Amino acid sequence: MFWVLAIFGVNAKMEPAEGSDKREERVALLVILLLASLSLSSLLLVFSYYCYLSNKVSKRFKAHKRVNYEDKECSSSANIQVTTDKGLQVFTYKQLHSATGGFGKSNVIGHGGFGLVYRGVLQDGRKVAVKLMDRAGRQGEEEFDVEVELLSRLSSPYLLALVGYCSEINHKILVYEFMANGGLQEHLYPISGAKIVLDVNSGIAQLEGSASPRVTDITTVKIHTRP
Ligand SMILES: Nc1ncnc2c1ncn2[C@@H]1O[C@H](COP(=O)(O)OP(=O)(O)OP(=O)(O)O)[C@@H](O)[C@H]1O
Repeated sequence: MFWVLAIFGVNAKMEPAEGSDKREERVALLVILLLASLSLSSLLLVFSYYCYLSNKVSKRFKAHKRVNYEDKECSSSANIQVTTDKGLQVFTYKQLHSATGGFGKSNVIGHGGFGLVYRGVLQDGRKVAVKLMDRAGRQGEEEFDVEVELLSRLSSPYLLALVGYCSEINHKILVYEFMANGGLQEHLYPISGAKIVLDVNSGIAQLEGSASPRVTDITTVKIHTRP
């Protein structure tokens, strides 16, 4: 606005005799300056809008890139194999979900004290039995930890190997090597009447004399036969 005042200021000091030509000149100058400032402001407006848009687009692009990256990370983590110092494989829930066909009913092979047992096939083609813990709370978690700890320490040809586990906040899962002929329970079924209770040592000692059956569960090595 300074230049407008300046023009009018100069104009006010002018003698009327200087004629209307000069006055017209100044009006024309004023109009030109007005138009110039208008176009400058519109240019500025367009430029700031352009900056705003490009900023928005680049933010969206960055967010999109991050989502893509996270997706890739997730899908690649589905193939990652983590192994503990005890040689157990640490699975994600996602990996076991896909190994058991989404824990589908058709893959249920048994139901024990721990929960449902599913047949599964790992990515490398190994057949496994997947025990999904259905006991919530601290007690269930402690049992889970004990089972993992014990089975990772014990190794015997008569013990079914614990392949690994999944220990996510809401998912406690044990993964055993698959026993094609079912559990020990099924092997002992023909023995009538008796209810055999074995502790870890005597159980393994007794089994060493027998042929193929193996203990699947070590927390309470109980072998029951049906009455
Ligand atoms: N590794 C395995 N391979 C094949 N089938 C299995 C395997 N583990 C368990 N099963 C099947 O799942 C059933 C239940 O097994 P699980 O070990 O959970 O039961 P359990 O030992 O009777 O129960 P608990 O957990 O109370 O000791 C078994 O009877 C068996 O048919």
